[in-house]
Amino acid sequence: MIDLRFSDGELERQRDHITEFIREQVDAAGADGVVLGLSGGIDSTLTGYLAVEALGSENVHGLVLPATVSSEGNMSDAELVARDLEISYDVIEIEPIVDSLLSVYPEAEGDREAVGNARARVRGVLNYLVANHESRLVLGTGNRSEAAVGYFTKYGDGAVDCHPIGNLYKGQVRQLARHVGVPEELAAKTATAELWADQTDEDELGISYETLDDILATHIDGPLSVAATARLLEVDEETVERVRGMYERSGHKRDVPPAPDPLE
Ligand SMILES: NC(=O)c1ccc[n+]([C@@H]2O[C@H](COP(=O)([O-])OP(=O)(O)OC[C@H]3O[C@@H](n4cnc5c(N)ncnc54)[C@H](O)[C@@H]3O)[C@@H](O)[C@H]2O)c1
Ligand SMILES: Nc1ncnc2c1ncn2[C@@H]1O[C@H](COP(=O)(O)O)[C@@H](O)[C@H]1O
Ligand SMILES: O=P(O)(O)OP(=O)(O)O
Repeated sequence: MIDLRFSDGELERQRDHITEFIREQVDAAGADGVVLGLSGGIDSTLTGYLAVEALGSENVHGLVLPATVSSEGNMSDAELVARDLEISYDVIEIEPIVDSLLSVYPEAEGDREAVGNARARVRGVLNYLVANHESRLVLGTGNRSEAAVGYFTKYGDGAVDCHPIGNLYKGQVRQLARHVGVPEELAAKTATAELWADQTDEDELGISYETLDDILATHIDGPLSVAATARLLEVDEETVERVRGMYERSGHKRDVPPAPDPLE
């Protein structure tokens, strides 16, 4: 394993860099603040903390959007974060909206992935409903590890105006969260997309974030070959190849959708 942790000085620089980024994005758009979805997880919690540092609590609007598969613990943590940050927030149940989609397209009923992704997309629609109405930007909460392997719903939680913590690997998200004062229970929480019951990121991805971060830093974002990465990290070459495969197959999620070149 390699040590991707920041020094204290680097943590402060990251904090300043990200809060400055949020202010610049809002100023450049002439927006009146930001909206973000709060799930009780560490990514949205850290993003909320940094947004309040950047803009002040009056300029941050949280949305807590429970589905039937959301755990009560996560939803109460999400509300706790909003209250601790003293931001305005709404709690909106999304399942009736998902049900109305299935009532017009019942063929997808029981399709765990399609319905799970529809939940993420319904949340995206609600984020933009509020953002349009209040002249705000939608803050994304995705990190560098999720983006690299496409572990997000295209046009769901991926439908945002900017990604303030998109430069941080998952382990670094936890480290910065602790540094800015996020309570330890949240900083140490198991990551879950909660698109269906009992889902966890590491189970679904089939790899720990520790190993994923190391492979991304060494091989995908770094210069080492598959074999050298496997030797350095003491993992199988197949594991490195699998991460490379997830990275390559998910390129379409990170790119602007293509169109044919104009004909001369
Ligand atoms: N951060 C999180 O914790 C989080 C949040 C939401 C979703 N997720 C996870 O993300 C995953 C989302 O599922 P998904 O990736 O199957 O669904 P998706 O809808 O995000 O992406 C699949 C869709 O992308 C398009 N597509 C596929 N291949 C393409 C290609 N080569 N070129 C262009 N378009 C292409 C198709 O429309 C396809 O239906 C799930 O594993 C889910 O659990 C994680
Ligand atoms: N229940 C939720 N309420 C509000 N926002 C949510 C909820 N679940 C997810 N989100 C948003 O989507 C991203 C990604 O979610 P994962 O839990 O990582 O799938 C999350 O950070 C929230 O902004
Ligand atoms: O995106 P979040 O806030 O739900 O965090 P996690 O993915 O760690 O659950």
